[in-house]
Amino acid sequence: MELTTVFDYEDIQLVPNKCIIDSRSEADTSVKLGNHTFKITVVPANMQTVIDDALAMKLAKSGYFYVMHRFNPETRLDFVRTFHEAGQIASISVGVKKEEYDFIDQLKAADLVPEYITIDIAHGHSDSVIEMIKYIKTTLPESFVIAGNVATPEAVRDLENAGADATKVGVGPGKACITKLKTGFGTGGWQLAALRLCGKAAKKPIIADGGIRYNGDIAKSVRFGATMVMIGSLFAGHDETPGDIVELDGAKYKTYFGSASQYQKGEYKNVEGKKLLVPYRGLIEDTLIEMEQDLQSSISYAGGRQLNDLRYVDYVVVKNSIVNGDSY
Ligand SMILES: NC(=O)C1=CN([C@@H]2O[C@H](COP(=O)(O)OP(=O)(O)OC[C@H]3O[C@@H](n4cnc5c(N)ncnc54)[C@H](OP(=O)(O)O)[C@@H]3O)[C@@H](O)[C@H]2O)C=CC1
Ligand SMILES: Nc1nc2c(ncn2[C@@H]2O[C@H](COP(=O)(O)O)[C@@H](O)[C@H]2O)c(=O)[nH]1
Repeated sequence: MELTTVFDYEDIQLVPNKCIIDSRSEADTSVKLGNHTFKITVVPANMQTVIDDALAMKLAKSGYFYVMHRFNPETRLDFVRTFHEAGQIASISVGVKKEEYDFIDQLKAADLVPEYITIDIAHGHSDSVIEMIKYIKTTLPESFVIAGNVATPEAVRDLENAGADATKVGVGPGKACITKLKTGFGTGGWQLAALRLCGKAAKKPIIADGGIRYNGDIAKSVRFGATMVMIGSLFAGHDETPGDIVELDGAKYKTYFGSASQYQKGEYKNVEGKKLLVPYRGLIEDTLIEMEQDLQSSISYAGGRQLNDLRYVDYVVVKNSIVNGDSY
């Protein structure tokens, strides 16, 4: 595949349509994924510096979608049980190694069926993911399977054909990501264009993953085909996200590291992620409310009433830069 014209979030602006509502509060930001409807089209990344059990419970109880990370594998069975006992949906992540198949078997044996299972590996267009999709859909057919991460329409089609209920698009656009620099591959710098291509091929929902720097990027993601938008760095700096507050020259920060960083892996092997400080942002609830309000404004500029109305707006390319500020 050869692509000639690409763009990213900062290169695009959406074109307003005549407003048809009297107040932004009339705009409906809710989104359906699988059998459940969530308040907004945003999900915190399934990373260890973004989400833990307590935040997952808070999000679930407040009507937000969440995906728990897979880096405390021994607690996942109890996690699902606890959430179901509390009357909440269970949304977990798995990898593709042998022990993950055993884990799926354990869920089945315990009659614990997570509502959502995300297969979370770097290069999701692979036989290992296709096999895991098929295994989960055979063993736990009621679970909604999100598979990723991928970068191409062909990958979206292959994972959908294997049985994935949704695919996650984004290889390398993340703030803590160095995949582009280490391997030369990915959607870093053209994530929005990749989303557009994948969105055209998809018959099932797409989750845009990585590269969101401003709230307006959420609306742009929806315009280009996303049902849900996964965000790491913008969520990592809150009171409820894991880790301590760090003070530096009078300013407050929290630590954010990549899931393929040496801090996550415990060794420097196949490292494709880095650690950085992100500004401390207070309560996550305030950020979620701001995102909802900004999305309501976006819907009003689209001349619509619902999230889906964003999909039909015109857009312009305001510059053509693929520099996205990545550095070691
Ligand atoms: N969205 C993104 O752009 C990226 C996200 N990540 C995140 O980092 C975490 C770790 O990811 P990952 O390393 O995949 O997970 P794992 O370390 O669990 O690897 C999963 C399996 O896939 C194999 N594998 C991984 N990458 C490749 C590859 N390029 N070619 C062939 N086999 C491969 C691994 O074997 P082996 O280790 O022996 O190769 C392992 O068996 C995940 O949470 C992932 O989402 C990482 C990079 C990019
Ligand atoms: N290439 C890598 N990508 C990673 C790593 N850890 C997580 N991620 C991806 O980033 C997004 C979050 O992006 P952000 O721009 O919102 O911060 C996350 O959901 C993963 O897909 C990593 O180590 N390397």
